[in-house]
Amino acid sequence: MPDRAVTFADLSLGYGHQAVLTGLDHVVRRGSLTAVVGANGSGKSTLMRTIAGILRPIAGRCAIGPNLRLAYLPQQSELDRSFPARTIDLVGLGLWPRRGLIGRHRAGDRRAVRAALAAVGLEGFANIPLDRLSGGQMQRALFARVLVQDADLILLDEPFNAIDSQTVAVLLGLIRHWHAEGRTIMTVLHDLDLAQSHFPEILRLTGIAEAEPAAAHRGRQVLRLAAGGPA
Ligand SMILES: Nc1ncnc2c1ncn2[C@@H]1O[C@H](COP(=O)(O)OP(=O)(O)OP(=O)(O)O)[C@@H](O)[C@H]1O
Repeated sequence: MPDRAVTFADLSLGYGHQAVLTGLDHVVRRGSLTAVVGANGSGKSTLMRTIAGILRPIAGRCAIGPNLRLAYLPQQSELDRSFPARTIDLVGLGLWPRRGLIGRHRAGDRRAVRAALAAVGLEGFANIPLDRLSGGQMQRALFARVLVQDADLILLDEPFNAIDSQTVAVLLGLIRHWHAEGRTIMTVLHDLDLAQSHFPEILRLTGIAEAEPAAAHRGRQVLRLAAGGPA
């Protein structure tokens, strides 16, 4: 179906045989902007890893629309910042799906990387080593990498965790820009106010521990789509 970015069909996901969520049926429309919310441990990151193809479903199907380029930004805590690289190298990695890891960058590529650094307010940071960036600067650099990836489907896991309000405003602006360009964006958030004021669609995950009795009785968890949008 051309209007489908992601389809969950009786999807169960988790680790090994240990299910975190079961029986999910849902369609994420192309061009939609969705916040994924839920309590700690409800399975938000696990859902992102499954959509990104890092985790295989335990059962059922998680299908990405045909020919969709995907960009996945995990939580910062999952990243190794001691890697000896400069900011510009990290952002340039966004080109690898098109150029390969050792492929030559063209003049246009270098311009795209510089433009992405400028778009996130990191103009003077190209040659700064990653381990010298603050948390907010690192998140800006990671968004610049997503910008360079030019993906159709963008998955962001808690992108505003421990980030200053000025950086949140810059990154939210980028998300709005991507949405206006027709890209599909799914963002894990724990800040419900932020989700309700900036995200037109909200997926609320109810983990196994807090499943509604009727749903639990049927052995299914609840994936609620709540109406959101600017208050
Ligand atoms: N690598 C792993 N192996 C086994 N179990 C895991 C693994 N990662 C997470 N879990 C478990 O899966 C469940 C869901 O975790 P997940 O990180 O997806 O939740 P979350 O909603 O993103 O939580 P938070 O809001 O705290 O980030 C939790 O019970 C967690 O302990």
